[in-house]
Amino acid sequence: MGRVGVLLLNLGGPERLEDVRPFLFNLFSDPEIIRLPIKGLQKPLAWLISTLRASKSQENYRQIGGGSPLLKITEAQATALQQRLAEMGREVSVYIGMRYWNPFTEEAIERIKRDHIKKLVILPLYPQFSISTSGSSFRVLEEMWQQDPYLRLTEYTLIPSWYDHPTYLGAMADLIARELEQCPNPDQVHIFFSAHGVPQSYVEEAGDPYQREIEECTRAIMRTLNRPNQYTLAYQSRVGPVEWLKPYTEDALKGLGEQGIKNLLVVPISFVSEHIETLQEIDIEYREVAEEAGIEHFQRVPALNTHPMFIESLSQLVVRSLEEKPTTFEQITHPKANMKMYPQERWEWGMTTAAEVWNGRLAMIGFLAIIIELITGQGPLHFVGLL
Ligand SMILES: C=CC1=C(C)c2cc3[nH]c(cc4nc(cc5[nH]c(cc1n2)c(C)c5CCC(=O)O)C(CCC(=O)O)=C4C)c(C)c3C=C
Ligand SMILES: [Fe+2]
Repeated sequence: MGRVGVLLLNLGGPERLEDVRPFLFNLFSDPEIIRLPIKGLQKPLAWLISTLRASKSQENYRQIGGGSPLLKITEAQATALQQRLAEMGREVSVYIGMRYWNPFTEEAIERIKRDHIKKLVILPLYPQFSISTSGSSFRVLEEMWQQDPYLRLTEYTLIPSWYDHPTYLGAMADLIARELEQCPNPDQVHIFFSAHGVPQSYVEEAGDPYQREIEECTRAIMRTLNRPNQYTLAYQSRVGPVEWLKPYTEDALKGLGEQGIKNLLVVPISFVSEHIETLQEIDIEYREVAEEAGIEHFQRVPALNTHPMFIESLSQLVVRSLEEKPTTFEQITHPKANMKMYPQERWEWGMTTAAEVWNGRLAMIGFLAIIIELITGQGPLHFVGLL
């Protein structure tokens, strides 16, 4: 076997406030995040949504110190994994490929080619598979493999998901147990798994296995933890007008407050690193929701980051995949073309889903009208002297 590489895939995050808008543009340009029936409208819509969302998103990044810690943590994970593999007698180079920010997946592949890697293990840092995360990165790589004759000579294997790996489950159970041990009545603490949400259409129409893998993962962590605590699973970080997986974290917190739950331990389950959705959304926004709902003690389990047992699980996954028959791009769940992302909604007054759909549509019409006016030099803005 020639030189071996491991490519760690992640989403990427803006490191400075000025990165936020272009990062959002990259994210919303991805057809696995928003799919439009007309391909040519994808970039204008991405521009519009990223421009409208940028200030809200920047404010959230400001609250966590002005940028995402995702790259620094992913670099520490890559270093720890390379060291652990070396201790196991495997000389392997570990690379990082981010989907929407630096270092991009394309740059990682260039480095892999320069280093003459002959066998590559592709390992997403998402325990559960979703077409919006691992699936999107796999699609980019699949296109590169199809277009580049040099890459086609590189042997590769994919690790689509690893939510049921015993050492990963052990690391999650260890983090939870450590937090519980600090509580006066550990058995009375309600464990609250908060997974990143995805639109329901991903699961129901596109066949995304994400919800099933999240549910199985939650049950397996509870089995590994082997404690009598009650637990709940809910989905966070909804964006846009469509229905996402339910229950929403916010509603579930309110429901638990109504049931009289006083002690809550939140476990982020779709991420292995601290990032905006743990540091800002859970620690700041959902804490407030929980306190208003009457929950008195709101604690969160830290993300795995470089937990030794987690790094051990990644190294075991790499070694196993080098020994097994390779998994190829054809074997991965691909979304169906023209997946429905913005369904028709019944009209309701107020800040509702329907209102958001119509705001989006009207903004889109306005945006197209400005483009037409800029091209033709005629229209209402010229008439009133604004252009
Ligand atoms: C609009 C659709 C989105 C889907 C679907 C989605 C799925 C998804 N995302 C993660 C993990 C991360 N998301 C991050 C940032 C982020 N994600 C979306 C939107 C969707 N995510 C947005 C708009 C953003 C930007 C932040 C914001 O404006 O709210 C990040 C990076 C965080 C950071 O620290 O910078 C991660 C990681 C998962 C696991 C997932 C589906 C399973
Ligand atoms: Fe996200």
